[in-house]
Amino acid sequence: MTTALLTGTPSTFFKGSPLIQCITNEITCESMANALLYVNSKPIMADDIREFPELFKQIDGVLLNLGQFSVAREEQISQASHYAKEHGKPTVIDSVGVSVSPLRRKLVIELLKNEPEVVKGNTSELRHLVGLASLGRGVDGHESDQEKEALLELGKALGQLQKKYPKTTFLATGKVDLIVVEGSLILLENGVPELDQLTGTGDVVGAIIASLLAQGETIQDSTVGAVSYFNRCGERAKEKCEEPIGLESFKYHLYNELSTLYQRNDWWTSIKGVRYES
Ligand SMILES: Nc1ncnc2c1ncn2[C@@H]1O[C@H](COP(=O)(O)OP(=O)(O)OP(=O)(O)O)[C@@H](O)[C@H]1O
Ligand SMILES: Cc1ncsc1CCO
Ligand SMILES: [Mg+2]
Repeated sequence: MTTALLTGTPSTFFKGSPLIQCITNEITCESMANALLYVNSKPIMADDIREFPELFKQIDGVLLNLGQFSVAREEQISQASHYAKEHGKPTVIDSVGVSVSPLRRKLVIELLKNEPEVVKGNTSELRHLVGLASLGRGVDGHESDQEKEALLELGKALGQLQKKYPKTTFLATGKVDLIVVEGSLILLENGVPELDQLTGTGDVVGAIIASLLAQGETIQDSTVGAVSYFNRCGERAKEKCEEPIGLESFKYHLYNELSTLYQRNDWWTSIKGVRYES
């Protein structure tokens, strides 16, 4: 099954040391910077647009996260997307809180024109993005949006959106993660519910996707690889916790796993999922 999910050699994942420019939110910024360092990448969170002409020549990948929206942040994200396109730097857009106001959705639709490699969000966020009913609240997804029927409905709608933006892969995260890549649909099934109870888990997954893209992995391998790696870390962290699970202990083990699991040459053998051809 893993051969269908990953097209390249997972032993090369996380072996480069790419410089990742992240425009993100203050809530999870430090977790994201640490997570990138833990997987052998270099984070930079530089958001002054006056630096962009020089900076975008130096970086290897870009993560643009809408979590804390503002007039300034909107301009930073738009400019970063423009420079990423100009310099050919792989880009991930995280549509955090896209249902909060029409401003965020408008920006994501605008950014799609620059052909980012990946647009992600939780399942509720991506349902809102494509115009389906969504029960997400703030930046959090809702369980009902993750039920099988809702997920398949989302898969179809994202397939339609991809016809308009064929270069972009879409990732909706949740209990089951859904990826729409080159017209095909992938469902991933690793992870534990505790991942939904820590802030910034989706944000970190976005940054790890950017890191793998920046190391030259394909879009499919970067997306499947980042989600599955992170979720395997979650599974292993939970095994190390005593019941009842304290979320601070879980977080401690999760970030330890992030910094160590990739050094084992078999971490990918436990990836669970399926790919349906278009
Ligand atoms: N119930 C669950 N069971 C298994 N894995 C989960 C579950 N919920 C989330 N995950 C995993 O946790 C990670 C984050 O997904 P989630 O959908 O919670 O992101 P998010 O809402 O964008 O997070 P945040 O906004 O806090 O950054 C993904 O890798 C996802 O697969
Ligand atoms: C809680 C929160 N609010 C805006 S961004 C963020 C972190 C999760 O993305
Ligand atoms: Mg999110």
